[in-house]
Amino acid sequence: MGTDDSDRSRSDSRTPEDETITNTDFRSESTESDVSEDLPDSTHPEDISESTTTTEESAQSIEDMLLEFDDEEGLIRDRSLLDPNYVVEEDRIVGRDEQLQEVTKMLRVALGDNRPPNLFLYGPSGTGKSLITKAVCNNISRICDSRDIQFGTIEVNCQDLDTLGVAVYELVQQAADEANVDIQVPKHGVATKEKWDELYRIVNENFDSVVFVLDELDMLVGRRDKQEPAFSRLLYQLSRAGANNELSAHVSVVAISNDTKMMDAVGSRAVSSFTPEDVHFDDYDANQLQSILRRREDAFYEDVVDDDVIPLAAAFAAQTHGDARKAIDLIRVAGELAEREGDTRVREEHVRAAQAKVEKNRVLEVVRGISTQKKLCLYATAAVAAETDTGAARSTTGYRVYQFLTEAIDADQYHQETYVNKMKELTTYSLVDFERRSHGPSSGMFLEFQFAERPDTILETLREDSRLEMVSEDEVQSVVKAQIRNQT
Ligand SMILES: Nc1ncnc2c1ncn2[C@@H]1O[C@H](COP(=O)(O)OP(=O)(O)OP(=O)(O)O)[C@@H](O)[C@H]1O
Repeated sequence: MGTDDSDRSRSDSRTPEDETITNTDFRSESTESDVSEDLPDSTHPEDISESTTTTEESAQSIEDMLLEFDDEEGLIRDRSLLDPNYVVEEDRIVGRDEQLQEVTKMLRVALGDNRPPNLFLYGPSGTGKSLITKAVCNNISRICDSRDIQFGTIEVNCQDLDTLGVAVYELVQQAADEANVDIQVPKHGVATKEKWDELYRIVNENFDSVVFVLDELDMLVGRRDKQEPAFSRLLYQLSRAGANNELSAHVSVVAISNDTKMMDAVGSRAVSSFTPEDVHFDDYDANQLQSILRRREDAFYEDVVDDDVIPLAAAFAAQTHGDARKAIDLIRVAGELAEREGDTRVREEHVRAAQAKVEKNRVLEVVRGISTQKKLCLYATAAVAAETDTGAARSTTGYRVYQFLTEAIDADQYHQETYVNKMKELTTYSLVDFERRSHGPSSGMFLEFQFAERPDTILETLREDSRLEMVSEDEVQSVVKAQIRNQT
């Protein structure tokens, strides 16, 4: 039986377990042969002058090419409108009136001499949580400027922060940037307490009111040997400092998460000091996504986007859970593909090509960093989801297919509980989600997994792993079908 790999990070793609059962891995788009073909062979002296001329020639032609592109108009006029981090003007925000109103009402307290409440914004990715927070904070900041109130927004994305100490230092950096001051503690080799003190110093010396925005907070798990997850300790410290006198400025903490159950994992002492107001963000439907895209159509030059481009991009993005980031990405990538092909218009075919590329990249990003055991669990579950009408896969059925796969490639086989845990861990990548279900009062519980991308794309990407490629697709499919028939 293999060891549990539950605390491997996304970037930690090589594990002993991987090494024993995987011999090739997912490849990036450029292959070794691409590179070697381009290398000049200059090992002989007589080759040198020739290779110099070649370099000069190619430098010349690069310059020509650059100037040529300079002359070309392209199709995209304003790339910032297609950048997911760009905070668009209010009139481009669609379908979030309720959330906009709620967040504004709660945070506007910062305009007076009071502490705004803490907030917990939750919902699937790309549903406007960060956008609404930033838009409201930008407006508050503008009004505060005119009233001579020192207001600051200190925002961190917790996705790539490993420990509490790293997170606190990131807050210090963001606070220093916002206040335009220097940091007085080193990044490494000091206790986390000193970093907290530095954060309090910067905030107290520079602001009357501060909103801390902790995006993707549930990703800040921290070290496994700690009883309480790092996000819980961060919430506790920040909200306690706000309520006590450690921070003289008025402090509000906005926690943002895709995980609706994140607050269940927050420890009791953090809950009692954090006590947020909840704001829920639900999925966008295809019509809302179309409206969002329509208001960004001027990112392109006038009349270069075919009529069916926006409805198709919206429909693709709505297929999963209505992610506006995905919809915007699709028209950006479609536009870039059209530009690269030298086309004069963005067409439906560009959106289809963009959809394939965006989906595959997202899946690749996730599967690159996971162990082979997780790949097997994911493959088995996606294979089941690909065959059901609802696109959902039961854990009980997925486990049987997992058993078949492990036998087929002669890999370690875990118990069902471990399979379920590995699948649950994969939910942190927003690729898969689950709900608890039961067949009826007298029968047992199972989890039902649902994918955020088409299961076929996941299977196709995973098959790039040589060990999974070895297993016949038809055989997997017939095992899956037989198991689905046995479900009821
Ligand atoms: N209602 C909306 N109107 C216009 N654009 C939107 C809307 N909602 C989201 N977007 C755009 O979609 C992209 C993703 O939005 P945002 O970053 O706010 O999502 P999020 O819910 O915070 O997602 P995540 O949880 O993945 O961080 C951004 O480019 C944002 O401008």
